[in-house]
Amino acid sequence: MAADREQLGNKLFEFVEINEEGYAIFDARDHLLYCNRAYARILGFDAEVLIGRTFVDIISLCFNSNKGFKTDTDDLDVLLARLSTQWRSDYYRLFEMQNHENQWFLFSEIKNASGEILIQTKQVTEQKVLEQKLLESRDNLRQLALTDELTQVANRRCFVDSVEAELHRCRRHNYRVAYMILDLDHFKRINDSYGHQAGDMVLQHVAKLVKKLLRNYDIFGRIGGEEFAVFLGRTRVEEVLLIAERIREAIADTPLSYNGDSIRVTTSIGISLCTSVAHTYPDLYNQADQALYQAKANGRNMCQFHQTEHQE
Ligand SMILES: Nc1nc2c(ncn2[C@@H]2O[C@H](COP(=O)(O)OP(=O)(O)OP(=O)(O)O)[C@@H](O)[C@H]2O)c(=O)[nH]1
Repeated sequence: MAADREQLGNKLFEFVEINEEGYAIFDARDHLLYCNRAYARILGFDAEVLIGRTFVDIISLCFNSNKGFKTDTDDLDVLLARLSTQWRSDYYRLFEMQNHENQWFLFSEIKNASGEILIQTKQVTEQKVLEQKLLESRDNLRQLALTDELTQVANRRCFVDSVEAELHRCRRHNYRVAYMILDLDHFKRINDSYGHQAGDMVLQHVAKLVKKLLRNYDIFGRIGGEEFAVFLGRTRVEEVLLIAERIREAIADTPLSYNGDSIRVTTSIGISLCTSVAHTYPDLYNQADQALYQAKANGRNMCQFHQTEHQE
């Protein structure tokens, strides 16, 4: 029976030696007792170089020779401190690592009653690449669902969600907020005179112009056919007027070159400026829309505040 066990042990060892997956054993004082060739190869060294060294030694050797596993820190002490909280933290651990050859490995770490540790690795590069592709396509889909296809700015749904969230934040500080609706003037004439494709290009052109004039934290989106909207959190009347006027002027003064023609377009801007505490998204929209109606009635190509709110 004893002989059988020994034979079996030898057989097992032979298989471990030639296995493509890595095997390593650390003693209770963290010295590497044994590793097969596959394990050593994953770390970028020969087994003879690694056997006998401590866990910390091996990590340091790999780190200093830019071999072994990738890490997000360039400070060895930070890395060792981090690993010391994980290493031996449980009887059984599973984790994934990527080496400098861009191969991914699933590690299992098993601790026995004497404190010895067996490490096994399994190559999971293919699964990992697939997983990353899936995550990328999920992000792309999410992005597509939030972006207006024609102008590549936020679509209505994304815009409204972002404004609702920002409005909620502004309410906590009782900030004044501004909401503007930009509606292109006589846009139908552009489609009628130059064709729908030209109209599309004008919309793209306008979106680009407006985007350039806004700050990163302003919220901008296309909320309808030829209608865009801007939300400014924590703002003052002079600032809103300045931004709105800049947008109006930029659009009026920057024609689009199209097939040898120069297409000019203007925009009317309706503005709601009010306290975030007392107003909801529909309030802001309705006030800006009423102001827009006045701007159109008063001759277009102008910025118009919602009357009552301006005096608030
Ligand atoms: N090219 C193009 N045209 C669009 C798009 N969405 C809406 N439109 C057009 O925009 C025009 C809007 O026309 P109206 O609502 O009558 O307004 P307007 O001609 O801009 O006139 P005012 O707003 O009163 O100044 C319509 O002709 C729509 O077909 C789009 O994605 N592309």
